[in-house]
Amino acid sequence: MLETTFHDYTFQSPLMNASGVHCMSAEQLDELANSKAGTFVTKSVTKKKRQGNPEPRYYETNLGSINSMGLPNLGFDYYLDYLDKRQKMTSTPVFFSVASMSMQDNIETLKKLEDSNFRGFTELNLSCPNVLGKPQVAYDFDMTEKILTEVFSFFTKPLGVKLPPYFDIAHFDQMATILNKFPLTFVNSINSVGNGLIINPEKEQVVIKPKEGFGGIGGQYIKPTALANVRAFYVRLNPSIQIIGTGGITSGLDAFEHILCGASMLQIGTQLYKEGPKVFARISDELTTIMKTKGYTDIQQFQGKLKTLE
Ligand SMILES: O=C(O)c1[nH]c(=O)[nH]c(=O)c1I
Repeated sequence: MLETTFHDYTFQSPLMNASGVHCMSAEQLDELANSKAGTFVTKSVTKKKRQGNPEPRYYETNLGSINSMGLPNLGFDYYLDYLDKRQKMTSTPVFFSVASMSMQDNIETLKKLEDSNFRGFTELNLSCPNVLGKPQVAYDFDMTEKILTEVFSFFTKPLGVKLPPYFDIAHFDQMATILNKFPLTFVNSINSVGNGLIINPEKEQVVIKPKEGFGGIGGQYIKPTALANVRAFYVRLNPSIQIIGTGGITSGLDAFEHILCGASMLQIGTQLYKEGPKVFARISDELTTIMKTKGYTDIQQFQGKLKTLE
């Protein structure tokens, strides 16, 4: 019922975590692997372990979340070792998220991944909004094209990019033109909406410590922007480049909407943070019920089939 074919593999469910949520440690990744999620993605890794930004650096409201984690992670080798062990146990491919502190780090990490026996999907994060002094790479079109040219000069494993939200049709056009030049397996839209601000009016204060309270926004706040980005890239990209829909998925209905816009896989961040891994069973059940009510027996029957008003 919920099977989805992604590149050369058919996952039992399109649901997975969004990088950064419940995926820092081996224990957390094991919990995802033992949940109803179809697969998982690691926290974005850097060459060396990083502490990240000072706390509090994450805060929830009933409509979503704000975070300025600052790319904390246990370092590339930790995750490669974990995935090495896991690959010996199961054949379900997983996602390895690679962030960059610099172009050089990027290339070095990807070269190690290419030479390793990792056989899952690589998610190149071009959209971290919270590393001080670092602009989001994917808002620099020339830099994005430069990085992808370099990456695909040596990387042969299935790779996709994690993009920030765009808000201008011209930017969808420009970005899709660049992405269509490369043998990408997928595009993941969207990352958090960068540099929002959530305030505590009683205390007349911001709610997170880093960056004077500025951070990436997730949850219900961002679903309309996420759906637009999923749809915009779905209609512009070569059909060989599949879309992962991320942003604002809190229910089976939200999941249904992302698939209608063209998503093949669905990542859940804020709602997973709030609810824990049991969120995957709930959303799977809700999505299955919606499909049955509408007479669909599999995802492909309505995937990308969003209608416009004639
Ligand atoms: O602050 C983070 O660690 C972070 N936070 C986000 O919301 N998206 C990202 O890609 C990252 I690397």
